[in-house]
Amino acid sequence: MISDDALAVRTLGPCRIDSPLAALLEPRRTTEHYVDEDDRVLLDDTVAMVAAHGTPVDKLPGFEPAGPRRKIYFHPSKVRVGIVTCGGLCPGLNDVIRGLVMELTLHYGVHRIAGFRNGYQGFIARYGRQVLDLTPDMVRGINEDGGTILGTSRGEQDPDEIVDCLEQMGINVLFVIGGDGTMRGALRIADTVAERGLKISVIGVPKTIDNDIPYLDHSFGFQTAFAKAAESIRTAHVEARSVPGGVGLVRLMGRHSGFIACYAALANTDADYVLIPEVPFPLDGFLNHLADRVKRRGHAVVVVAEGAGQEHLPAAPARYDASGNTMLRDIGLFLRERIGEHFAARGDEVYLKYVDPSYAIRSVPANSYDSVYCLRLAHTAVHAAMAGRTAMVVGRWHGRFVNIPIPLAISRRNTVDPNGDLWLSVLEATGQPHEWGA
Ligand SMILES: Nc1ncnc2c1ncn2[C@@H]1O[C@H](COP(=O)(O)OP(=O)(O)OP(=O)(O)O)[C@@H](O)[C@H]1O
Ligand SMILES: O=P(O)(O)OC[C@H]1O[C@](O)(CO)[C@@H](O)[C@@H]1O
Ligand SMILES: [Mg+2]
Repeated sequence: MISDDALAVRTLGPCRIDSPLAALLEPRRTTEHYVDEDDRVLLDDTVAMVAAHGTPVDKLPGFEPAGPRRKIYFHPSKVRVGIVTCGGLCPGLNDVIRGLVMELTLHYGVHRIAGFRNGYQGFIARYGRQVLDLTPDMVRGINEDGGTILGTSRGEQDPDEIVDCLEQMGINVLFVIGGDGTMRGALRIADTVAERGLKISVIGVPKTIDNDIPYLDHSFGFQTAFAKAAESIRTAHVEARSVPGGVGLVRLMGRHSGFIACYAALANTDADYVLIPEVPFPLDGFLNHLADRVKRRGHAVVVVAEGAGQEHLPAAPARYDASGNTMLRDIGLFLRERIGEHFAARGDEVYLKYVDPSYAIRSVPANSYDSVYCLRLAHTAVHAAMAGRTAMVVGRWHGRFVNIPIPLAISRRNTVDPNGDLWLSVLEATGQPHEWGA
């Protein structure tokens, strides 16, 4: 059960300034397509889940709705804003940067926007990263390119040094675009700001192609990434079905969550097996099943998420990246080897075609759907910041834009539920066993 405290968004203080967007809000009070600022977006959305709380409707847990407020905290002409992108690349980073700059400038009249280069390094003097002045001219058309015009980095930086930099530059609002690690860093920045008694709003826009941040319908960039990944599955399928004993093996990103593998596999239903970190599989059971299928049907396509089946790889000392994330060993190459050996031991013919799109699924520009989503998240983030919200991320939950406290957004990881309807769809579409034989 999530408490009201855990759902409460921190604020810097009362909103006393008339918002330049106030006039747009009046007709929206009564439509079902807009959630008023005094309302809440329910956390739960089934009758059984709601009933399980056993509380009156107005006591049900809910998120603060996102969107413009009638009164705001910051005076637009006095505000100086910072934007930073951290962690791995993700389609749509440039769309978010562009959306933030356009909304701040054109709708709130904020004209001082600093782009910090290469993630949290951008705040630390010894890296010598130049700060960019972001203007509408500067961000025009950047959404047509993948990556981020600000650059990114991994590796921890001292929150005190970051806040020193924010203070020295007179930054009042910091937009942080990144994954779970980035949001942990953002929370430390917001806490350091609070300890020093400063009034700096820290607002996150969560990005992850892995879709592993909870309390979001999905993260931006995810749809573009899995659409790109689906092309690799199509390639593997065309190759595999063209030769006798064809096996197409596709390795996809997804460290701890198999969403990319599941959605890419469902996009064209060419996959016969989807292996994800959340659903362990016995190696021999899988290899036997695969060999039997290829014998019976002539070919097969296997999609494996990078975090799947790590327990089958030979033991090796753990390795970590600069941010402390475990560096996984390559399950794709391992399976390629083992499939070859297994078929050979059975005397079965096999032509294995290995496809690893790797970074190609995340370095591309956002598709139109993600571009729209990024723009709307950017608008939402600006509204929250101008209303003095802090230590929160923006997201969409059950179709509604909401403000989510960072501690909640990093409290757990979003993973594919082996008992949920997504995995059921994968089982239905692939026909792979729900329980493997020995
Ligand atoms: N617990 C933490 N406290 C403070 N900063 C952190 C923490 N974890 C990560 N960071 C910082 O956040 C930045 C990005 O983290 P990380 O490399 O883990 O990527 P991420 O944001 O999780 O994105 P992704 O996982 O999608 O690549 C790095 O500078 C990292 O040092
Ligand atoms: O090589 P890098 O930049 O560390 O990123 C790899 C990781 O990034 C992710 O795409 C998450 O952003 C993971 O799926 C993957 O393991
Ligand atoms: Mg991460």
